[in-house]
Amino acid sequence: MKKVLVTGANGQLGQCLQKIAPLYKDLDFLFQSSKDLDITNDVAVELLFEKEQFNYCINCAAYTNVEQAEKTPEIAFKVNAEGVRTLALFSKKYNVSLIHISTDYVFDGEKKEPYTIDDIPNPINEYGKSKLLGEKYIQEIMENYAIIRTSWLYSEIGKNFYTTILKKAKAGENLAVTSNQTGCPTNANNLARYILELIVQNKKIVGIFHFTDGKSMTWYDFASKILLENNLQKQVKLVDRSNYLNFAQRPTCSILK
Ligand SMILES: NC(=O)C1=CN([C@@H]2O[C@H](COP(=O)(O)OP(=O)(O)OC[C@H]3O[C@@H](n4cnc5c(N)ncnc54)[C@H](OP(=O)(O)O)[C@@H]3O)[C@@H](O)[C@H]2O)C=CC1
Ligand SMILES: Cc1cn([C@H]2C[C@H](O)[C@@H](COP(=O)(O)OP(=O)(O)O[C@H]3O[C@@H](C)C(=O)[C@@H](O)[C@H]3O)O2)c(=O)[nH]c1=O
Repeated sequence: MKKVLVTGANGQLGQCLQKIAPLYKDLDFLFQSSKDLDITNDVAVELLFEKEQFNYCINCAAYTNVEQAEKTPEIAFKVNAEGVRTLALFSKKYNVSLIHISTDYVFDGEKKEPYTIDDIPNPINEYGKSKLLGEKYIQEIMENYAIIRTSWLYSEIGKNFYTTILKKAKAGENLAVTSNQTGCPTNANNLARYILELIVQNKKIVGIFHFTDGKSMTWYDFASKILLENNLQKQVKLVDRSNYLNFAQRPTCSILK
């Protein structure tokens, strides 16, 4: 039986993992929310790692508010960089394979083609910078790690672009959405399955991986798709708002391959 710790377990991806966990009878999960385990608390992390002797840690804990990270970057760096460093240090000490999730926002979006794992990151916002530093710490400290970069995660759970658009549309609000950014929406349920399959299939947990649902589009296209799939396209007016006001800059094109 492999013992698997999931941090940030009450977030979107964490809850998707919790949903499918019963299908994986050979994995013994411990799901820890931010209240159960704060990854920035090194004493608590070490105590748990020493006690439980995990085989794997899937790190779903992160600070994901891209707009707020611009205003209070120190909070983003504390979780996405220093918290990740703590997990890497104790994963190494207790021989745990670390599966960490990162983002398309580590890239600047200037490349005209999809980004591969060989492309050099150059984040343009604080969230992306904090996530990149987390990646760097893992690479410096560990050998048994997988950094899985994904993009535009959505699901029926929590606050994400999909649930925001659906909520606005159901409330009868007209929508103004930017077509100035292109990326690959990725269903968090698919990512959850991909991660657990890496473990049960005994895949080599080493290096950087890119995982998306494979179809690129703009946020505007994605909003249209959401309306169409939920049969709301006739009730709600959707307009292209390329100058949608944001605090944080986002990559123009961050397709991952
Ligand atoms: N959402 C997206 O579009 C994308 C996400 N990613 C990455 O995927 C991963 C999962 O994202 P997602 O599930 O969507 O994010 P969520 O924001 O839904 O979940 C993150 C979870 O981390 C928890 N958390 C925050 N700080 C700490 C801490 N110090 N210790 C422990 N837990 C903490 C949060 O708890 P609380 O709510 O209590 O603060 C929350 O439950 C993240 O690494 C993210 O960077 C990558 C690409 C796209
Ligand atoms: C809700 C909304 C957003 N937008 C714009 C704002 C922004 O440029 C873009 C996306 O909006 P959001 O703020 O929901 O998405 P954002 O927080 O930028 O999403 C990112 O989250 C982090 C965690 C990641 O790692 C990324 O992969 C990506 O998914 O769409 C509109 O134009 N109209 C709208 O009604």
